[in-house]
Amino acid sequence: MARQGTLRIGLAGLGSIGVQVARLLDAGIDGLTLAAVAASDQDKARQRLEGFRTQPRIGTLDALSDTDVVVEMLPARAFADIARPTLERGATLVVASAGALLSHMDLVDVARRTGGRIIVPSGAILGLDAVRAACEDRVASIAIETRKSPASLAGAPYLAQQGIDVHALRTATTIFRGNAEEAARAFPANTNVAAALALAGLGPRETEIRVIADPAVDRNIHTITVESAVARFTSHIDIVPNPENPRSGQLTSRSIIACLRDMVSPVRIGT
Ligand SMILES: NC(=O)C1=CN([C@@H]2O[C@H](COP(=O)(O)OP(=O)(O)OC[C@H]3O[C@@H](n4cnc5c(N)ncnc54)[C@H](O)[C@@H]3O)[C@@H](O)[C@H]2O)C=CC1
Ligand SMILES: O=C([O-])CC(=O)C(=O)O
Repeated sequence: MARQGTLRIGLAGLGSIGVQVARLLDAGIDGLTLAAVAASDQDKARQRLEGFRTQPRIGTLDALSDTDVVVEMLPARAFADIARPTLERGATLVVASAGALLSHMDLVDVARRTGGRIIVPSGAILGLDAVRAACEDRVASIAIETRKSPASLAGAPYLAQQGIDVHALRTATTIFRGNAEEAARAFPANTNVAAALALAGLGPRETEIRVIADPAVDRNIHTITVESAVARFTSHIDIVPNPENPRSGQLTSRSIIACLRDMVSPVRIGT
């Protein structure tokens, strides 16, 4: 268990987000210890962690079983493999694959029963604090537009199902309109932002999303529009994609670190 005042952090996945989170933790944050890392290729993981000041345990998902907080940064299909055991033992789960959580909402009951916690950081989205505040009153609509380059959308199951070749597009094209629940199935690696927005606000079926493939952009761009009784607002963010995995942007690892910092900081800023 935790040494007094120190949370032992376990990382599930050492891909484009996981490796950044590992580096930022190893740089040193008072009260947080990088205790264990789960990777599918453990030799590669060892290479990636070479030169770290502290060497965490490296293994399969089981290696995370005595950590206080598990940060899930896996492909959506592997989400439940770490989410369920972590919550069953009453630990805290920080979720990157927010879209995958939408089809495992029974985990909320598991957390309630065991005293575990599910924390969804803002990730690649801007304005969840205001969305949550607005939802304390009447909200008429919440919508998100996600605009990405073909390289950042390639590989999504929906594209194959619909026979859409995003690399052949010459102009910005709306390739999907639906709600956050439908989007999570259609674009499991591209619409976690819509899922987080849905969980913060009106729920997956009432959160509208439009996905645009735009060959002219080199950022992952998300625009949220909220109409509510207490405020009308729009948030807009252009995120630099990760070179290793352009579907994911470079803000999410930093959002996870800010979220972990909140767990041990005496001061908390924002909703
Ligand atoms: N919440 C948000 O705003 C955002 C969420 N994401 C999501 O975060 C997740 C992680 O993203 P990336 O790091 O870019 O993905 P990635 O594909 O680069 O990394 C995932 C890693 O998990 C590893 N992995 C797969 N199965 C495993 C297992 N059973 N045990 C241990 N490791 C395993 C893979 O080998 C890979 O290294 C994805 O689901 C992505 O869609 C991405 C961007 C923003
Ligand atoms: O923009 C990003 O970094 C990733 C993204 O759209 C998502 O996962 O929803």
